[in-house]
Amino acid sequence: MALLEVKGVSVSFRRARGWFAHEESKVIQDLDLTVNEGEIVAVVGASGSGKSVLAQAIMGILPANARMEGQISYADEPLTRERQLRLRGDELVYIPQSVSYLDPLMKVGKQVHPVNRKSDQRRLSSRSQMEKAEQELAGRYQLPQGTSRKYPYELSGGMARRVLMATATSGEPKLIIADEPTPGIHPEVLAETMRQFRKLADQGTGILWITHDIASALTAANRIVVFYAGSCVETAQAVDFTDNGNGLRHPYTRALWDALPQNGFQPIPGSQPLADQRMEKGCPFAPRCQAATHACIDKHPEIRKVRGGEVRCIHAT
Ligand SMILES: Nc1ncnc2c1ncn2[C@@H]1O[C@H](COP(=O)(O)OP(=O)(O)OP(=O)(O)O)[C@@H](O)[C@H]1O
Ligand code: NI
Repeated sequence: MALLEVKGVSVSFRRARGWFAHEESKVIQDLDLTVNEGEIVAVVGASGSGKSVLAQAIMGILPANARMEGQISYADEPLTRERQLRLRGDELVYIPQSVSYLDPLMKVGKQVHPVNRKSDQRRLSSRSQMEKAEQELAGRYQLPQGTSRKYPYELSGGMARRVLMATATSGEPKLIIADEPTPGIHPEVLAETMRQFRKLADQGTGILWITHDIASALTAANRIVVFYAGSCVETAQAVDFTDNGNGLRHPYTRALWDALPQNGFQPIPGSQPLADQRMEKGCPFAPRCQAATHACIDKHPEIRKVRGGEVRCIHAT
């Protein structure tokens, strides 16, 4: 069953221009994405492609100058503001990209096991709550003894990130939106995080996992969604990323694959257009694409189903 369904979502930011005028830049354009029960969906793409903005749209925490169009549903019903508020931190868990989301004034252990999360946990005494958090942080996330009694400012960036991971995986989440949970994390802890994610997914949790790191995404994800300039250019199965990438559908996905060290590190020239430099029409990848033709410059390509995946390229077969 689809846990999360994003349909035709666009997000624009308004910015003042001069004294009286303002301009809008569209950072996500007409995005479709699904996360099913028990599935890990990785979202990969260059910096600025709109990954974190998508996470904020799902969680209902877009900044005030943002405007969203389209539909987001959770468990087959629209994810309204009221439902976002009710489910957040309970069924719907967010691991933010920035560790500054930890409450600076609350001891780490209390944040890992918030007392108000579930009714049975409400009965946990403050002491057993801290003991449980301590076990989890020291055991599962290999943090030094005593971490649960520390405040966030006493932790390094990598330690804080592990605490954030622990806050997400300690309850019984149904949907986790994890934004780049890996930088600054020790490889062993990354592997443990992946095991935790896989275990939760095997119990039915859906996970949307935003990352720069395709190689680690492939160790645990079922599907990979590739973002370019605010739209999804391809949805592929993890198995499509093998050998010379012939199973992949979009030239940008192939370029990402070829740029990995194990595939010879062959980056493509050029860079992704910024939100306010994007062309009104045509494929945003066309200026960097060796296979581009006149038709690619004329029209924004529709998303199409190709070989068990999805692609936004008129030439894909
Ligand atoms: N509050 C905001 N106001 C205006 N523009 C914003 C705001 N937040 C994000 N943007 C713009 O939206 C675009 C997408 O940003 P986003 O943070 O989603 O990128 P990302 O894919 O998560 O990048 P990264 O991999 O670096 O985290 C960027 O061009 C960014 O400048
Ligand atoms: Ni981001």
